[in-house]
Amino acid sequence: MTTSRTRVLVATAVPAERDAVARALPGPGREVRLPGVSLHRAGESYDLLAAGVGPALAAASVSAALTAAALRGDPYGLVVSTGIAGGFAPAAPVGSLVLADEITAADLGAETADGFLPVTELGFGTVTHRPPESLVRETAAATGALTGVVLTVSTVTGTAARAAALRALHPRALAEAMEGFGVAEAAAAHGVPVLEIRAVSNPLGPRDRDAWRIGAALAALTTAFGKLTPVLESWNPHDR
Ligand SMILES: O=C(O)c1cccc(C(=O)CC[C@H]2O[C@@H](n3cnc4c(=O)[nH]cnc43)[C@H](O)[C@@H]2O)c1
Repeated sequence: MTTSRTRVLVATAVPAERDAVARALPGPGREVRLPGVSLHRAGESYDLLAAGVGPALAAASVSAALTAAALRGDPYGLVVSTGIAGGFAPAAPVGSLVLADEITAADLGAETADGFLPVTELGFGTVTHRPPESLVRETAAATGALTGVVLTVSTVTGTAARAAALRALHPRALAEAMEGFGVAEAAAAHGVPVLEIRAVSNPLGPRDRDAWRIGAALAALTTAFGKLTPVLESWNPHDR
């Protein structure tokens, strides 16, 4: 019997998040330049990509990397969206890890007099992607991450009222970030499963940039990937 390694594409927003993941992986890594994106290759299995801030740029960057790998005949078996996030208090405190069992676009739709309508209710597309259940289960067990909905927004929440409105619309939401849904859309277009795991750097509510604990969140991300890589390497993609 032959076993084939799963190649994993890890997408962060910014280089500082990418480097936090790289610190958990073996070797110095090397840069691989592709049309439109540059990858940090760590070992045989991991390509790390600082894909940019926001769902559109993240989707475009991840799509470029997925297409290049497919054309090379060495496609990825999994895409991981990761980085820091804002957490809904008290469910996801600063310093905690959150893992998405649903990756949901929180503001993709239409505002109406009766409230927000997701694009699906307008007859278009999708607003939620679901990572493989077995991978979510195994990742939560290995990392201790809180599991729930992780929202993707284009505008960072900056008031208590907006945080409350989002939680009212998405009662299982633990956190928000700005790339997961874009990464998941790109992965889905290529038929590749997706995972989203994040470290909470700030509480969601009134904007207070000084309260962001970015260093602690990046350290938590490194620790999480140290525990996550054995799971990714033993996970069977056919066991959804
Ligand atoms: O300034 C730095 O040193 C630094 C280091 C690492 C990351 C950053 C970012 O600003 C990352 C932006 C990225 O983080 C996500 N994020 C974090 N908190 C929130 C939030 O409350 N609401 C939405 N997104 C959040 C998001 O994915 C951004 O792309 C800076």
